[in-house]
Amino acid sequence: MTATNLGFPRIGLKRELKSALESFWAGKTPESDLRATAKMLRQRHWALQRDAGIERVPVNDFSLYDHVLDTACAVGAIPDGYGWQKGGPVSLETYFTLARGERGTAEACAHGHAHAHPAKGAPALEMTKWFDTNYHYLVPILRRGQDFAATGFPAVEAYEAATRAGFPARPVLLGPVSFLLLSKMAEEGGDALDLLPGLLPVYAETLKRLAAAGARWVQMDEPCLVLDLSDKARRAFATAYDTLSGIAAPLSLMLTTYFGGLRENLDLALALPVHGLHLDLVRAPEQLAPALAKAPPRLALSLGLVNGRNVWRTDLRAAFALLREAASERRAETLMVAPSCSLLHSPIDLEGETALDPELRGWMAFARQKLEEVAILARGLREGAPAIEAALAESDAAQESRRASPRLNDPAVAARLAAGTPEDARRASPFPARQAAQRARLNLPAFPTTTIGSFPQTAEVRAARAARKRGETTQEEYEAYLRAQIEESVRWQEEAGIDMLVHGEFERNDMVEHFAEFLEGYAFTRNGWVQSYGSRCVKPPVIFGDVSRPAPMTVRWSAYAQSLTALPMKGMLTGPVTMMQWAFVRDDVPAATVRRQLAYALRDEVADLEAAGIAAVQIDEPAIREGLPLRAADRAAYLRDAVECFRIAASAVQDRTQIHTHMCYSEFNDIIGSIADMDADVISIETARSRMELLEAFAEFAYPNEIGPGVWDIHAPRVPDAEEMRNLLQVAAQRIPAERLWVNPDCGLKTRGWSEVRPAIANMVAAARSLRVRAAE
Ligand SMILES: Nc1nc2c(c(=O)[nH]1)N[C@@H](CNc1ccc(C(=O)N[C@@H](CCC(=O)N[C@@H](CCC(=O)N[C@@H](CCC(=O)O)C(=O)O)C(=O)O)C(=O)O)cc1)CN2
Ligand code: MET
Ligand SMILES: [Zn+2]
Repeated sequence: MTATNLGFPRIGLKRELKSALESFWAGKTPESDLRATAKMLRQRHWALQRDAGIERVPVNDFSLYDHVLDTACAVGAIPDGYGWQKGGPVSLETYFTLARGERGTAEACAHGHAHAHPAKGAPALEMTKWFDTNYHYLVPILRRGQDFAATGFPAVEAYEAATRAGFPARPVLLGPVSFLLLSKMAEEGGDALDLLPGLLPVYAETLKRLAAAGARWVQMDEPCLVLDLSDKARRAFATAYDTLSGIAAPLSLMLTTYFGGLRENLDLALALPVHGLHLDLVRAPEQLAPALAKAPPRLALSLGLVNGRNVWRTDLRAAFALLREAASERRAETLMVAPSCSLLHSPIDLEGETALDPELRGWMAFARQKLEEVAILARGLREGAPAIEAALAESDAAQESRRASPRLNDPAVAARLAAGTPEDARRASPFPARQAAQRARLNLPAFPTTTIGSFPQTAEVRAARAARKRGETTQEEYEAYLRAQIEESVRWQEEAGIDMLVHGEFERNDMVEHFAEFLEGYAFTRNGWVQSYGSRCVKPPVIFGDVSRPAPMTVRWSAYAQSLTALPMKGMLTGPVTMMQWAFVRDDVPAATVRRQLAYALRDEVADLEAAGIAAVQIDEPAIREGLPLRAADRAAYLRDAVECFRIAASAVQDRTQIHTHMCYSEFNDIIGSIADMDADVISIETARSRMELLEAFAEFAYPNEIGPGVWDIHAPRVPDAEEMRNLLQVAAQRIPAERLWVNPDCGLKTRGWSEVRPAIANMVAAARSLRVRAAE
C-alpha cells in the first residue's frame, strides 16, 4: 500500500518558472539560469511531496513549456525547419521555436518581454486544450513514414537526479498510444496510429534504460483510454503494451488513466499485460466495483481518490470507505492511493492563503494538502482506521461545517431560478427582424470592423493595478488612470477607422476573475496560479456558494467609453459557460445549477448595459467547446443546457440591441448546430491560422446569423499585411454571404504589444475598406 502522486505543478508557488522563462526569452538571462531555476523547482517539489508523505515522487513530469512537446522532442518527432539535426540533441532554441514560433529581432510586447516580428519563419506548433482542462498542449506534427529515434533520455536523467538527491521516484511517460492520438498528421487523411510500430522501439529503449538505472515502476499516462475509441485505437493499445510490458523486467508499468471512467474500455485496459492500472475515482467512482470484480489478482490498482482538478478537501471518510472496499477484495500490497489525475491543474499550497476567509480555507486543499490526504488514506489502510481517526474526524468536521454553512445558500437566488421560464431563453423576435432593427440603429458599413475586447495589458497597466492592490495609490488615482487609457484607446480606434469600438478591458486582471470579483458566492486566492500554457497562468476564482450580482459590473466603464464617442461602443462580458468552466466550482450542487445562476446574473448585466444606451453587447464563450464532455454519449445534454444558459444571459434585450458572442480555440464541426442555437446576432471566431477552414462548417450548416471570422492570428507576434487579410476575407466571402461578414482579429489583444496592434489594426481596416470599394463597384 503506497501513497503516490501522478504529477506536480511546475510553475512554482511564486511563478518562478514564469519569471525565469520570460527573462530568458527576453535575452536578459542565460540558459544556465533557466536550467538552474528548473532544477531548483524540481528539487523543491520533490522535497515538498516527500514531506507530505508521498513515498514515490513522480519524475519527468516537469517541463519547461509543455510535456507533450517534450515527448515529441524526446522521440525525435520534430518537423523540418526548426534547426534540429537528425540524430542530434534538441537545442533549447529548437524547443522554444516549436513552442512559440521563430523570433526575429526582439521587441517589447505587452508585458515588456521580448517578442519579435519575423516576417516569415517557422510558426509555432498548434496549441489546443488538454482534454477538458484550461491547460493547452502543443500538437505534435507527424508525417507519413515518420521515423522516430530517441534524441535523449530525459526520463532517465530525471530519475537519476531524483535518486541522487535521495528521492524514491517513479518516472512518468506520456504513453505511446495517447501520444499518437493527440498528434496530428501533416498529410490529410493520414493516421498517426499507423506510426506505432516505429515509435515503440524508442519507448522500449527508454524503459530498458530506466530499468537499468534502477526504476521499478514507470507511470505510463494513457488518458485517451477514457475517450470513445475506434477499433484501430483499441488494437493499438494491445500492440503497444504487448510489446512494452515484458521488455524491461523487473520494470512494472502503471497504466494511468484520468479525466473520466474507462467504461467499455475497462475490459481492454484489464486485458493489457501491464502491472498496474490507475483509475480516476473522483470523476468515475462507479468504476471501482467492476474494476475490483474483473481485475486479475496480481494487478496493482492505483486508486485516484483525491480530486486533482478542484480545490475542495476530500471527504476522507467516504474516500477511506472506497479504499476499504478495495482492500476487502484484494491484498493491500496491490493497492496504491493517488490523486485522481496529475496535480498540474491545482494551485500549489493553501498555507500561504492568509487572506482567505478562515472558514472557507478550512474547506479547501491545494496540491500540497491533497498529497497529505493521499498519505493519510494510505496510512489508514496500512495501520488501521484508528491510526487516522483524528484526521477522519477533522475531515468530517470540515465537511459538516461546509454542509451546514448558511453562506452557501441564498434563497433569493433559488427563487429566481425557480421562477425562470422557457421564455427567458428567447429573444423577442427571430433573427431577421432583429437584424433589420439593428441595421437601422447602427448604420454600419459593409464589412464592419471591430475588435474582440481587450487591448494590450501593458506592464504599465499591470503595474498600475498592482500599485492599487498594494495600497500605494488611491482608488481615485487608479480610476483616473483607467479613464485616460480608455480615452486614448477610443481616440485611437476612431482614427484607425474601426466601426464598432471597445473600451479595451484595461480594468480587468482576467476575463473571469474580474467578473467574479463583483459577484456573490466567489472567493479568491492570492497565489492560486495554475499554468494555462507556457509561462501564462490563470488564477481561477472559487465558486463556493450561490452566485448573484449585487450591483452592475461593467456599466460604468462601458457608459464612460460610450460617452467619449458617437460610434457604437460594444459592451463586453464573459458568458455563464466560461465563467463556470474557468473557475473552481462548488461540488455540493450540480454544475448546471451554478451555470444557471451565472446566466441570470449576467442577464441582469446585459439589461443594465442596454438601459445605459449600449447598442451592442458581446458575451464571450470561448470555453463552450472545452466544457464538452469527453464522451459523445454525454454531449447532447451538456450542449442543450449550455446553450440555454447563454440564451438566458442574452435574451433580456430588445430587437435593436445587438448580441455578439466570441469563441476561440474552438473546433465547431461537431457542435455547429448548438452554436447556431445560441442565436447570437454576431459571432466572432478564431479562423486566421487555419485560413478560414472553420468557416466550412458554418457554410455547410447554412449558419444564418452574422459572423466575424478572425483575420489576424493574435497568438503569434507576427503582423499580417492588408493583402493577406483581404485574401482571407475573400476566402470567407466565398463561404458566407458578404453582407453577413464582420472583420476582426481572432481574439482579444491583451497578450500583444501596441507596436503590433497599431499596424495590424491599420492593415485590417485597410483590408475591409478595399473590399467595400469593390462591393460598391
Ligand atoms: N481565465 C482565463 N483562461 C483563459 C484565457 C483567459 O484570458 N483567462 N485565455 C485563453 C488563453 N489563456 C491565457 C491565460 C493567461 C493569460 C495571461 O496573460 N495571464 C497573465 C496573468 C493575468 C492576471 O491575472 N494578471 C493580474 C496579475 C498580474 C501580475 O502578475 N501581477 C504581478 C505584479 C505586476 C507588476 O507589479 O507590474 C504580481 O502579482 O506579481 C493582473 O493583471 O492584475 C500571466 O500569466 O501573466 C493569457 C492567456 C484560454 N484560457
Ligand atoms: C479568450 S477570449 C478573450 C475575449 C476577451 N473579450 C478579450 O478580448 O480578451
Ligand atoms: Zn478569444
